[in-house]
Amino acid sequence: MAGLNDMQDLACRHVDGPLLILAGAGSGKTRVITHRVAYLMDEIGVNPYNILAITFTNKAAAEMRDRVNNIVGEGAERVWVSTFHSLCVRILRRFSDRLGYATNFNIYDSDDQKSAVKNILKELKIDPKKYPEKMFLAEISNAKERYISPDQYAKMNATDFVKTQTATVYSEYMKRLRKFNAFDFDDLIYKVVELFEHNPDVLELYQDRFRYIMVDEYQDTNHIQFLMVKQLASKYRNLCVVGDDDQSIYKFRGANITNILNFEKEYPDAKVVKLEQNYRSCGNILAAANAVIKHNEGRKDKALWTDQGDGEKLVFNQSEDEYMEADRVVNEIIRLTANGAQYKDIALLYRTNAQSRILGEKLVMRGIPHRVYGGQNFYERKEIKDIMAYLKVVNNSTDDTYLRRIINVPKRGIGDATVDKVAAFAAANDMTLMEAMQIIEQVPGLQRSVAKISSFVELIDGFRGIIEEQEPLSTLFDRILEDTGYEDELIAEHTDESMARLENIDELRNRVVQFETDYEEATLADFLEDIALVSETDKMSDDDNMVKLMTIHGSKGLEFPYVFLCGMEERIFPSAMAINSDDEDALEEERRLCYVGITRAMKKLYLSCARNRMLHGSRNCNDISRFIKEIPPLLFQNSGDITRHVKRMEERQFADTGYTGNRYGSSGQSGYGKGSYHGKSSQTGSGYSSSNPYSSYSKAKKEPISITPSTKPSFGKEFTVNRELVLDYGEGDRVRHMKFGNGTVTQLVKGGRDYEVTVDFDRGGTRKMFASFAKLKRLEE
Ligand SMILES: Nc1ncnc2c1ncn2[C@@H]1O[C@H](COP(=O)(O)OP(=O)(O)OP(=O)(O)O)[C@@H](O)[C@H]1O
Ligand SMILES: [Mg+2]
Repeated sequence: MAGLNDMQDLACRHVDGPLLILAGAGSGKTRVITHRVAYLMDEIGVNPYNILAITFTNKAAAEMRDRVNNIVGEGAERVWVSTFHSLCVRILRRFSDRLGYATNFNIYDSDDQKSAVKNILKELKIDPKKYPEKMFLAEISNAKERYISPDQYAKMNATDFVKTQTATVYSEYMKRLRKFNAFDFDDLIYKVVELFEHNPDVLELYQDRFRYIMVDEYQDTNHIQFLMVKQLASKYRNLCVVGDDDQSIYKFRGANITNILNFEKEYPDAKVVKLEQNYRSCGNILAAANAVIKHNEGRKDKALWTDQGDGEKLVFNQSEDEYMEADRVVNEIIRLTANGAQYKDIALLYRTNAQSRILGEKLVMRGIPHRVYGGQNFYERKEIKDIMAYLKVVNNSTDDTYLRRIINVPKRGIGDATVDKVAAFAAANDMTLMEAMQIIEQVPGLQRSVAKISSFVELIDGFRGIIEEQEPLSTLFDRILEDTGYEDELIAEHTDESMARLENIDELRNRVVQFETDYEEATLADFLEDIALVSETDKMSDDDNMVKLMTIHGSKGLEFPYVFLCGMEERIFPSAMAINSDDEDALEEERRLCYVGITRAMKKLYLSCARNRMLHGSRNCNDISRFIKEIPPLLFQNSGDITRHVKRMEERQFADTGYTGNRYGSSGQSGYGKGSYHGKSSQTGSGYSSSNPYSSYSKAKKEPISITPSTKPSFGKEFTVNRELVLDYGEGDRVRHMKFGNGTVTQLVKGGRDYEVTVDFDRGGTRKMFASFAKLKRLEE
């Protein structure tokens, strides 16, 4: 029991009866679970076979098993450490026949689920354009999480039209899955609860097996998981749950914080242990976490302390845009590692997966080994691959793979059998698939598909026309999204997942727009090549000493010496959706997420944001995140900066309301075009917002604030003239751009193939471009 404090020790030694460990981040909850497993085995003589430890993710399960192995060695492999889902699969593999399923059942992934519902909608003659499959699936999943059967669902929703329809779909869906001997993800737990409910002998078998049950991250369990744990524990009541109400961050997935808050009601004899000493983070980081979470109402008050000393102060940086933010982060990583830090000690955390794109690219450019966790590599995501496949087909249609990928995406009634027939014809006549499609009337045996294929060919020809007329790439991009119906389909779905896909597509669009800005004569082929290079180098060796990139959600339970929380801006974090939500808890959930993010850091925490950022295809100025403002300025290394930033933003907000005679200018575009796409997405009600509460940042930049030497932007320090080779200008020089007019070079960075030059234009806007494309002329002023 070495290495535990008194409270932790007490919790470990509690053997019989319910136990709740309610404690803040980094206080050793997970450590208590692992030590308790060891204690039960080594000291009490419990058979490891009788111990069950449930974790939230497979990664956490693997880590816990490692930790237990380290403590007890022999026998630890017989402890059942698993997630809810894998536990349930094992139970069902043994007993699903009791539910009328064979034990060799299949598990449906979301694509399988979707096609099942699609078929049902067809049979029921429900129009999926009006009522998308995903809407039904989301509702069905919700019902299952609450352990509501199709029959109950129908009874509960007899008056609402859409819901009665959903009830029918739900019922048909379950019949279908049973016919095909399949479970979906939610079923795995639902069906085990059902199994236990109707088969007391099976339940008792598992109760006897799992005499000691431990659940980590209990605050993020949902109702059905609660029910299952309750069933399993009801005989011996040796249930130990650990969690932190301040870290409940999965409400959108049905997690029910009341599971932890009501534990004492459910088990009145429960022993409750609170842990308040934090062993993870230094004092300054902890103080920041405490200060932020304090702003949430309706929480159990607890404050963490540490005896580690204050440690290093926090660092906050506001950069001009997201590229500069990423540059700064990368520069700091280089500095840290030059001073002895390992890459694996560093984590970059962000609110949404889309933010990983620029950070990842900058790391690639500077040759820093890293891995993006959670979600796929940006360019491996389905929606990104789909849109890229369209672009590739428009660019060059000889590769059948991409054509096959999109020919029926979104669905346009061209099935595999048809494509195979055309492909056979093409092969026999030594043509590409596209060539055969262009003479589709000559392909035998297609009947009604002929018309469908012709209109698809027309669609692609239309896109080619855009390129031939030398319209901007972003126009082509938008037309693809619109004319194919790809975007509309996602908007109609209106699920968390489809919104995330839209966000990713938006992020790809940002990339297109930026590319256009950087390379005036950008062609589609150039763009495709550029992306191919990034995604190739992205797939690097499997060395573990890598910088880790993940969402804050994905970082739950983990810890890293150096943490960068990126994109700390209003409407990014907290998200626009939370800010605009009617649900008061939405903002509090964001704040809990921020608390999770801050408390991942052990030694040093960096917080950063961008003054303006490309979002949904247009540049917007976002205020510094409210969470930054909730952290006392004294905790920052650069506290002067913080106070100044906050004051400035408040002044500007004030100025915008018109009270101070509009010192900073009142309106205006920041010099970046606003796409129509932007306005359109906001109609989905997804919380995208096009309004920019602040005046043009470029005007605001001219405000007469005095900058002391220590707070000068980095490029201001050394306006060194960097003249090399073809460049006849350097940092600090005045230049002229054909399209954007006159400006000042603020930064010149040597990239892989070119120089990246940043220019502050007089008309407003800072642009980054590649020197060879920008064709800047030096002005003799
Ligand atoms: N008594 C202790 N002495 C020394 N180190 C400890 C002690 N208790 C915990 N730690 C260390 O503190 C860190 C945080 O512990 P742990 O991950 O168990 O916390 P947690 O409460 O589960 O955190 P989270 O809420 O983030 O899941 C770990 O590195 C752990 O090894
Ligand atoms: Mg933990």
